[in-house]
Amino acid sequence: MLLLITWPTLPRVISKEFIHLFCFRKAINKCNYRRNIVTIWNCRGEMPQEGQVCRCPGKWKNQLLFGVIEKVDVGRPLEEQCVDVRYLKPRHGGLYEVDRCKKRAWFKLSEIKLVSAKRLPQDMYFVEEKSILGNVSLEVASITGDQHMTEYNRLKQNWLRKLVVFDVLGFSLISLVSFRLAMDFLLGSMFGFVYLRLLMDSVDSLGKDSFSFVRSTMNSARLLIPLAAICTQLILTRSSSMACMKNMSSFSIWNLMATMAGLSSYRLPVLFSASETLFSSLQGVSKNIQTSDKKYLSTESAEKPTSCIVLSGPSGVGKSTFIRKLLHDYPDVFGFSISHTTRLPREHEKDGISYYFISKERFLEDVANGKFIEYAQVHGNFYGTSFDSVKQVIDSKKICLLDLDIQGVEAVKKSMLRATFIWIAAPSMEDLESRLRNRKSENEESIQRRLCSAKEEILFALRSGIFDYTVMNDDIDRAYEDLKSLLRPYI
Ligand SMILES: Nc1ncnc2c1ncn2[C@@H]1O[C@H](COP(=O)(O)OP(=O)(O)OP(=O)(O)O)[C@@H](O)[C@H]1O
Repeated sequence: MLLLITWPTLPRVISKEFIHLFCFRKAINKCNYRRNIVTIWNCRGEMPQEGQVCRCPGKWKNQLLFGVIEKVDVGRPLEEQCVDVRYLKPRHGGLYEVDRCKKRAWFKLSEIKLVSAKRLPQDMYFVEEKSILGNVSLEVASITGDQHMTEYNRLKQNWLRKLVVFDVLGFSLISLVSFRLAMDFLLGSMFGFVYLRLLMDSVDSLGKDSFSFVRSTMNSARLLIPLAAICTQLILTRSSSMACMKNMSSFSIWNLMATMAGLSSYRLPVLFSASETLFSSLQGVSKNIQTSDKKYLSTESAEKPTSCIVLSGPSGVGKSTFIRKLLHDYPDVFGFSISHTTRLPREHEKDGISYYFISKERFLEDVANGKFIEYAQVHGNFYGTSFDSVKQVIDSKKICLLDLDIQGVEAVKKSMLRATFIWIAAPSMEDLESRLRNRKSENEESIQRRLCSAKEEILFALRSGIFDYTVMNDDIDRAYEDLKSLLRPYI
């Protein structure tokens, strides 16, 4: 009966979960720039010299410090070449001094990145600002990647743990009715477990193997594992009936169903999480939706975990470009809340389409009347996202895309809105500057002001861990693909 009820939804849930796991893992791969950093650093290919300053990992995870190279050991194979580094501690304004309290450390060449620095008397160094900020966005990505990795591993362990509990429970319950059926269930659940491990291993191998290879393996496994379960069942039944000198009629449809139920039991943790979410949302406990486990485990929350997608990043990084593309490609899925601003319209901008352009007095009056979810003063102008315009988008059954600066992100985080926060990272400050210049929408003063804020914003994003995902916008098409793969559950 249970099988009959769940059967129509099972294939959907199975394929959905695979897709979620796949997208999730893909997102991890995309976000996990640690390997990329190593590659990028290696690609620059400079051979370190003694006395040069480099960035190197600190004692703690994700901690990056500056150090001065004391000894270079390159007389070995490439992957074993390493350097002896003495750490530098910051003084102020880009000034660093040799940290005598910290022990020296050996690093592989791939773990360090040479930075430009000027040596000053008394073991002091002046590290150029672009060395500090140039790769910050990559570091953000690396941290985000690690967070996803932890969540992914937790999801895997949770799933396997819950599966064992469900199987033991199922076995005990069925054995109350018939021990033979319980053994059939156990047989099926063993095959289910193998399938689940295969699913997880294949998702793990996505970084190495191609998607089509993984997909074909999984498709064949989906067919072969139930077949193998049925064959084993038949063989066991036959041998046991022969041993008992009985005929094959001892095998019934119930045995087969018990095996199939055992085989499908690997889905139970997911179904259980889905019902958990449903139950909690019925009770109005939707605040907990933010917890990472539910976000990835529950099909319910993965379907519509969010009513807003917040894109944030330094000015000129490409937020509006992505939003325009998403709105163009998925007009039925996403909507854009039109913000209010007190700045003057740019050449191509129209009132009520790009922004609601209002006066400063009117804006402040609306603020006083609590009409804004968030508002901020950026580069001397006020920008605000009104409750009404976001609600309009959500009411039209669309996910609201928001382009917010850091202050806006913090405000939305504090609000009741269920939002997913994505940081759009730029490859370097030079790229940001050239994009702002090429856009030809700002004067020199405004460009400088934006670049100045960008540095603070990047450092904030790096430290705060406020963002759920990071997308590196070095190549616009590839970055858009990355963004879409993050948003795949919704599109
Ligand atoms: N990967 C990229 N490579 C080169 N140019 C890009 C890339 N992504 C976006 N751009 C260009 O950079 C400029 C700035 O992009 P956009 O206006 O989308 O930035 P923004 O983050 O919305 O800026 P602001 O916050 O100031 O509105 C645009 O001219 C856009 O075409």
